[in-house]
Amino acid sequence: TTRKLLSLVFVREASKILLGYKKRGFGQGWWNGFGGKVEKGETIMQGALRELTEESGLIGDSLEEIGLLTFEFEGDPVLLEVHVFSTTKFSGKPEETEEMRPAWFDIQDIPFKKMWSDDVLWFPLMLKGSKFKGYFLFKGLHDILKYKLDEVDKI
Ligand SMILES: CN1CCN(c2cc(NC3CC3)nc(N)n2)CC1
Repeated sequence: TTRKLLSLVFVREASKILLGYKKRGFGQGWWNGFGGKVEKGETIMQGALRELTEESGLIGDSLEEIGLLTFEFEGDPVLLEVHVFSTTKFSGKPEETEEMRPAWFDIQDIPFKKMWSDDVLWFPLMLKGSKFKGYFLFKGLHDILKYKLDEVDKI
């Protein structure tokens, strides 16, 4: 099996979370954290910080790894290994980029209907401050055939 390393960063401030509307590419039309492929020669953390700045204009520091999500798509041998990070420490103002239109959401009003269908399952763990590990088997881009999701002490 081939694993593709990806990052996903959430910026928090009080009761708000920063999400980006994906304007093109994988996940287009949906809200999500900021992230992308981890390039050769960079750590996952470095890749996460790079993508955060490229996609939102924010400069993050001291990201905390809070989750590890593995996604399989029926019929596709490539597994997506998404390393999820969170931070409350950042500088700059969120700005629209080619990829993303950022907006602050209250954690009570997360637009799950316009997000990947796994998000509604693990966001509550993130929001309550848990660390988590999950595996999701997708059929197409919307349907989850099966999943496993556990809270963990350490990623
Ligand atoms: C670079 N991005 C970052 C995050 N990402 C995903 C994936 C995902 N579900 C998987 C079925 C696709 N769910 C969230 N929330 N993010 C994949 C690609």
